[in-house]
Amino acid sequence: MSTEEQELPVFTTAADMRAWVRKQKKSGRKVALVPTMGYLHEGHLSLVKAAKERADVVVASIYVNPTQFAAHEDFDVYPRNPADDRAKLAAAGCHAVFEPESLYVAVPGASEGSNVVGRETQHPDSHETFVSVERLQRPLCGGSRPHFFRGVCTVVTKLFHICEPDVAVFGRKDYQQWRVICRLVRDLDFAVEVVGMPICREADGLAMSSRNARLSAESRERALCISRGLAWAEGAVKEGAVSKPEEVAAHVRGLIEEAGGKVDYVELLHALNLGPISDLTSQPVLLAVAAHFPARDGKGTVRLIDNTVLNNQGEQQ
Ligand SMILES: Nc1ncnc2c1ncn2[C@@H]1O[C@H](COP(=O)(O)OP(=O)(O)OP(=O)(O)O)[C@@H](O)[C@H]1O
Ligand SMILES: CC(C)(CO)[C@@H](O)C(=O)[O-]
Ligand code: BAL
Repeated sequence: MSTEEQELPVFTTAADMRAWVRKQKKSGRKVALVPTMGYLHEGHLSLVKAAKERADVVVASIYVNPTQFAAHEDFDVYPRNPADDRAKLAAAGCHAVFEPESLYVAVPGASEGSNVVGRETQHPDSHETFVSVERLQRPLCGGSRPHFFRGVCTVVTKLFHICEPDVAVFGRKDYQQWRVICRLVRDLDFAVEVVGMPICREADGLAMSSRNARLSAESRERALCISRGLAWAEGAVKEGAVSKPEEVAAHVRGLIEEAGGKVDYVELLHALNLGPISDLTSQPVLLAVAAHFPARDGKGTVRLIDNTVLNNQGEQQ
């Protein structure tokens, strides 16, 4: 057993994780789960802090889930540093880590990363059960990553079954994901309270993200156009300087393109139901952005997401 494991239990199988959680619950403890893909930063640790405020024990999961990546995406180069993650979680006062090697049935001869969308059912013993939130998963990230939310909902469902949390904490950087999971929990009657926490930013405004580590120094600087665009929109809407969603989207898109980013989407949607909107004042408005910037290692691009809620009337759920 390593030093970290003595201080912070690290479970690698569903059975061991579940047994630990059940023991906690039997002792009357409330359990919170913070699902992550690792390479932890202060944004993740803010979720652990929020979880500690809402439960007696906190489990963080670290798992780069292959089913939410398409074959052409960055599964293989996704940043990973489990030893550092465990040290950060221990320092943050987390109580256990769930770090499974795989959450899918092992198919003979197939690597974990090859168990991605479109390939699962090719082997008769493959994983073939998936969870989808039909409408909410369609816009934004669901448009450019059509496989994505099916993978997220499936793995979150598995994590909920294994960790049996009373509370699960997510970040609003992945705003649509938070909304989708709230709907999943409501529709499938999970006894889990879902909490969405605010976006943590670097001092210069860039939303913290594990993928930031893959940006070149120049891309890191250029990527500030995203948070600057969001801040511009917040100011412009507050002052009444813009009235149409299309105006806001066009301006933010222009800022990103000017900075050399490749826009995936800049969209304004109803912040609660992610439906279309025609004005900026009669409902809270989600302004969501996804854009690509060149990677540090010359290996393709890094896709960053960020968002803000305009005309926010304090409604979050
Ligand atoms: N800057 C942030 N502020 C608050 N929560 C965050 C932030 N970044 C990530 N999270 C939340 O942490 C949880 C785990 O996310 P994940 O491990 O994918 O990290 P990430 O930084 O979003 O990585 P990626 O670079 O893949 O977007 C999610 O609920 C996510 O919304
Ligand atoms: C929720 C999640 C851990 C599922 O793999 C992932 O999508 C993430 O890190 O946001
Ligand atoms: N939080 C990001 C998950 C993903 O991009 O796969």
